Amino acid sequence: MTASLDILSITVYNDQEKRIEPFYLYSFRLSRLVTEMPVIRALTKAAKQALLTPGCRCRTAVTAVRTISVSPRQVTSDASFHSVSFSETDHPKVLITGGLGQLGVGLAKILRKRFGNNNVILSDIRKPPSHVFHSGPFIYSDILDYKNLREIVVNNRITWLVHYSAVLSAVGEANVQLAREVNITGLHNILDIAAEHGLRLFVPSTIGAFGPTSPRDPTPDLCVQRPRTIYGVSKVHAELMGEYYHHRYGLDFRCLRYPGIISADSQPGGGTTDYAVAIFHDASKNGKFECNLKPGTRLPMMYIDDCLRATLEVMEAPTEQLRMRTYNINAMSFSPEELAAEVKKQIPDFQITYNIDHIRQAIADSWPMNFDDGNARNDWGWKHDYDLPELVTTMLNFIGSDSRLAHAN
Ligand SMILES: NC(=O)C1=CN([C@@H]2O[C@H](COP(=O)(O)OP(=O)(O)OC[C@H]3O[C@@H](n4cnc5c(N)ncnc54)[C@H](O)[C@@H]3O)[C@@H](O)[C@H]2O)C=CC1
Ligand SMILES: CC(=O)[C@H](N)C(=O)O
Repeated sequence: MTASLDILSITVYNDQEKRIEPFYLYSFRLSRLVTEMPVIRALTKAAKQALLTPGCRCRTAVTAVRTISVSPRQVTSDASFHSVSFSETDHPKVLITGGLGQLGVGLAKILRKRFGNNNVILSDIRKPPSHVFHSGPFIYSDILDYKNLREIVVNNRITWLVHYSAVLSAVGEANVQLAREVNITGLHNILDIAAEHGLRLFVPSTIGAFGPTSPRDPTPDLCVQRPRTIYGVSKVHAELMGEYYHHRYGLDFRCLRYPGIISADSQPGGGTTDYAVAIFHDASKNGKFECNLKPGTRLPMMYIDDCLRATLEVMEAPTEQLRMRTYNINAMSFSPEELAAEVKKQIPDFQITYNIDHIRQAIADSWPMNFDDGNARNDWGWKHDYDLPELVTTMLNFIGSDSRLAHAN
């Protein structure tokens, strides 16, 4: 018998036969009910201990309830979803939204290596370049189209969702409406679909989720968050909404606050830290760079390989290791002048000049200077590999060792 996804409900009744608290858990196909009975019995026992006060003559009832299509949009106020996936042992089926940006293609590469090419679907609203299109499954997906997104998740039996779609800091300040739509309304669609289908959901946050009244050096996981950009406000909203859906509906929400990410083979999407990518291309190409931030503007930064590995590691971390659902991750902090000095070690005649972008400068001045990521290191073993010297060597080698040699002579 192949049943569709069913909710197995464990409901507790007190001695007046009044229902105390529905305790739901997503099950699996009923055809596997027999093999999973020991788990069900353990969960029922846990439910009794969790919900029943000692000496109470309450009883529990376990019933299989077929879902039609329960979404938090329609869920009754007293429901609580605690999805327990019994298919953990199988490979996840991953959907990456906003996958054609600076980070998505690289993430797809490492996830496909880990889980198999056809288990990772890249999506975006833009046309993929041919090498991306031919490297694995790609699908058009606009996160503002709730119905289409839901169909993609159902038709492809998605179990993990990595939500990369966003409008970044500087672009967002130039188009607040668009940033609000994509970063907030789009996120709501993602949360509802993830909760409805019991997905494991990763949503990245950012150093931009902090503001001028946050401690800046270092910035801990938990502190005042009053960002002054629509990007930062929308990311704090994502953190809070993701954690609410986790506690209210049992959504397996995981979130990392990324520093400025630096990559050689992909372009940034219009943020405040973009200078730290452009400098390498300009240094390699013509030995000079015009920087749009002040020389002493220090920001937390990270090489893309560390970022994507952290994302996979936190997604694979056993739930019991996650004392929190939103973590800072850190690798290094540097200013433009410190970065230029490191580049000069490899390209001695490299010259940096400054032409300040006052919008980006104001944003950078409100952001953390240093990130405290002690919780990520303690809870799930986070450790970065790339510090500033390794970053510069890797970036310059990747972008063009030949042009580096030409400048050095
Ligand atoms: N790159 C970085 O330095 C950092 C990135 N992050 C976060 O990581 C995620 C990925 O970042 P990047 O790849 O750098 O972003 P990006 O700006 O390079 O790419 C974002 C992608 O979202 C897509 N998108 C826009 N509107 C969409 C819609 N309605 N539906 C579907 N897709 C849509 C765009 O086409 C684009 O390909 C974002 O959420 C960002 O906030 C956080 C901190 C640092
Ligand atoms: C740090 C980020 O979130 C992004 N690179 C931006 O500068 O907007």
